[in-house]
Amino acid sequence: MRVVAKFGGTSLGSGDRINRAADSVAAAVEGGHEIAVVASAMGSTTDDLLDEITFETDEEDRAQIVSMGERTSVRMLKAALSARGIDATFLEPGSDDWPVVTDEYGEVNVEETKKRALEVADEMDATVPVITGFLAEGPDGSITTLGRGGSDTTAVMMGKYMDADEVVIVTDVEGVMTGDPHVVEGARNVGEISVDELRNLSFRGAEVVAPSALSYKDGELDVRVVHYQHGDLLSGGTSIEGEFKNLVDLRERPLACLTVAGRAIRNEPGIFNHLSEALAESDINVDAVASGMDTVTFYIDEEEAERAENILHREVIARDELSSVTVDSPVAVVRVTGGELPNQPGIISEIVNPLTEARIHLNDIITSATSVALFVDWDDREETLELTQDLF
Ligand SMILES: Nc1ncnc2c1ncn2[C@@H]1O[C@H](COP(=O)(O)OP(=O)(O)O)[C@@H](O)[C@H]1O
Ligand SMILES: N[C@@H](CC(=O)OP(=O)(O)O)C(=O)O
Repeated sequence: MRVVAKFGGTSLGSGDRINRAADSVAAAVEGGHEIAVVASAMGSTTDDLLDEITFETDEEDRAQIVSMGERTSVRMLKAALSARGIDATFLEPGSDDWPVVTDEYGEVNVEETKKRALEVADEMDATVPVITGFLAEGPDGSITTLGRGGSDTTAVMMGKYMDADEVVIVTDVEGVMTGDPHVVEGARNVGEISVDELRNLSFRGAEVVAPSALSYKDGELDVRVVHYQHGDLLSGGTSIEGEFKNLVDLRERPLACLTVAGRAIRNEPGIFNHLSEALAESDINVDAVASGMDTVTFYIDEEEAERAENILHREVIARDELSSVTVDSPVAVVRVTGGELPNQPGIISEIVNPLTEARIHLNDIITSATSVALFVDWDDREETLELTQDLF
């Protein structure tokens, strides 16, 4: 099996941990597997280096300074592997066979990186490449970075471009957990999670895998997260399932939009719960929810509109703080997911401007970390879909 193993800062935080990392790589090599290692900076080295830059620097000098974290790690790991009789070579920007290159805009040069990654992979039957994560080489030979948490990106990108069977992200937790185990009690390993779920979580703070890394996950490549204490790189942890997709999708059936208004309901605990519980008890599925200052809007299948209106009306009658319920239908929803939506200043206006120019009225827009849902009149659905598809 061909495997890319990424060791995060936490799993390289000390000499002892580097020994453990080297033991696990050596065991996999001795098991007959081709292993490429991607190493992050030891512990909090990147933060520490950045904190100490207390003077004016340009991007190039900054990248040179922070690169020392990863460049130290690969030397440590290479030496620890050599001490175990494993043939290993460290690669950093500037090395002859360095694989990750960026173009003049700082974007990964896919064609060149793929070519070089395959060249590195060709040597893996004889040597273990130990690659600096996070770093890239610009067109002029300068060092650039892939952004914070970028070692995960290096690892999944290398896995994809090296035609690896699996990428293993080694960190200080058992895998992707039900919550941050350093904060919540009783967190459990989720076992499996889809790329889309994990991208949403990681864009909203779960650092366990950097979100940009998941854009490189395709259906062929297995990605797993394991604890550094586990020892065996080839089993356990959490599997990340599925493939990263760009999708612009029109819901086939019309929705109804039910809005409940009330007085200062934003200050009233439990209102949302009462309303959604009433719908759930009658088996009505809520497709989306939006809230305004003193309104809650439920989007449900249009076929259920009359039933839902009566259910919500009973709640309005029963609760003083609620004033009235109203229905608007038929409504269409076009959803944009995946893509490079997050971290793109101006992306919402890029999506909305063509609709404004086409005089399409937006009933609602609901966003998450990795998706945008556009609610428009049913008659505007095809044009909304086409205008949105044109952007991606
Ligand atoms: N749902 C979650 N599951 C697992 N870890 C999580 C989750 N949410 C946040 N984390 C945090 O992610 C950390 C691992 O990410 P990070 O510190 O970047 O590791 P590494 O140094 O290995 O790259 C864990 O120590 C944990 O505190
Ligand atoms: N060392 C870099 C890249 C990285 O991915 O780190 P880690 O794998 O430790 O999160 C950073 O801190 O941003």
